[in-house]
Amino acid sequence: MIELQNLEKKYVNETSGETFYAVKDLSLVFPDGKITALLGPSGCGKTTTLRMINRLTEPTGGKILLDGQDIMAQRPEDLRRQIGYVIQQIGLFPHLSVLQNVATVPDLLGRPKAQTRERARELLELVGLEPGQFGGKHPHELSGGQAQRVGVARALAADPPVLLMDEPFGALDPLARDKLQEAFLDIQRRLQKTIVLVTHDIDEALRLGDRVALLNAGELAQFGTPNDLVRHPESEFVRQFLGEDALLRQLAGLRASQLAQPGDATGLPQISGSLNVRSALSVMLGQRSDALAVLDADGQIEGVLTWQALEEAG
Ligand SMILES: Nc1ncnc2c1ncn2[C@@H]1O[C@H](COP(=O)(O)OP(=O)(O)OP(=O)(O)O)[C@@H](O)[C@H]1O
Repeated sequence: MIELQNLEKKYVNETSGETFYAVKDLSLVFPDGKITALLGPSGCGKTTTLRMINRLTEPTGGKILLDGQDIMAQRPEDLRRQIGYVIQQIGLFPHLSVLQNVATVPDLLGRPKAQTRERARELLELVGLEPGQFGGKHPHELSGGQAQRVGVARALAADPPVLLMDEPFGALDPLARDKLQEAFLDIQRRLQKTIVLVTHDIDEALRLGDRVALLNAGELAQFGTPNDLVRHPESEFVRQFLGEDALLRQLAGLRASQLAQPGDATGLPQISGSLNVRSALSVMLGQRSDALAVLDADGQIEGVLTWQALEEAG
């Protein structure tokens, strides 16, 4: 668990000499095994907050606890070993192949080579890159989207419990973005990392975030589930930032697993939990069934999606 306690970062504006807060009095808990999206307009302090968690930026006030330990009491190198970091300009090593890039951190940590190579291949497959085709390529031979996929695989390769991601899907076109988000959710359902994801994209935050922390000018505007924010905005800022059609857009982006409930799934048509609600609805209509069995990433039944649950969500 990552806990921010009254976190603060002040800067001095070099021209005016005035002090301003990039982050102010920010208290938040990022729950274990969940994705928390840090959302907000440009300049609201998302990246600064993220970078304070792995000590790339030092706070001017407040505290950050990782599993109850003050991160300032840990050596930055030790801290960063537990924390994967994915940024948009991922900085792959240009002289190393894709496979070597993914294996860098486990290699540095002295993990057995054969095991690391095998895992690197698996991870490439997970992010949708065929290892045989891409493993031997060098970064300059990749498209921006492919390079980002390698970045995600590389961050996962060291198997850190915590992953910080700064606009990891930012440079992708909408289709590639949608696919990588889908793959990422599938991976996360298996790995259950504690993830902090910076994004300025509302739909991405609502789709990927188990929780969303919306920031406004360095301060927390609202923290809750996507549902909380969309249905119960606590201020005019939240309502306006999310937009009038937030509810409809959120529904379109919801995954079947988010609406599945415990129940008897015997004999029901089966769908993957990562399917979005709109597609689940067409399966229901196509199969003339008012309920579907929802499967998890391992193909096990995780619940039942009913027509009623869909109606209530809408
Ligand atoms: N090293 C720095 N020195 C001075 N000001 C800074 C520094 N880094 C960030 N800031 C300022 O702090 C504020 C928050 O910046 P930050 O990068 O955290 O915002 P953000 O929400 O991530 O924005 P974006 O979505 O545009 O990346 C901005 O006003 C920015 O100009």
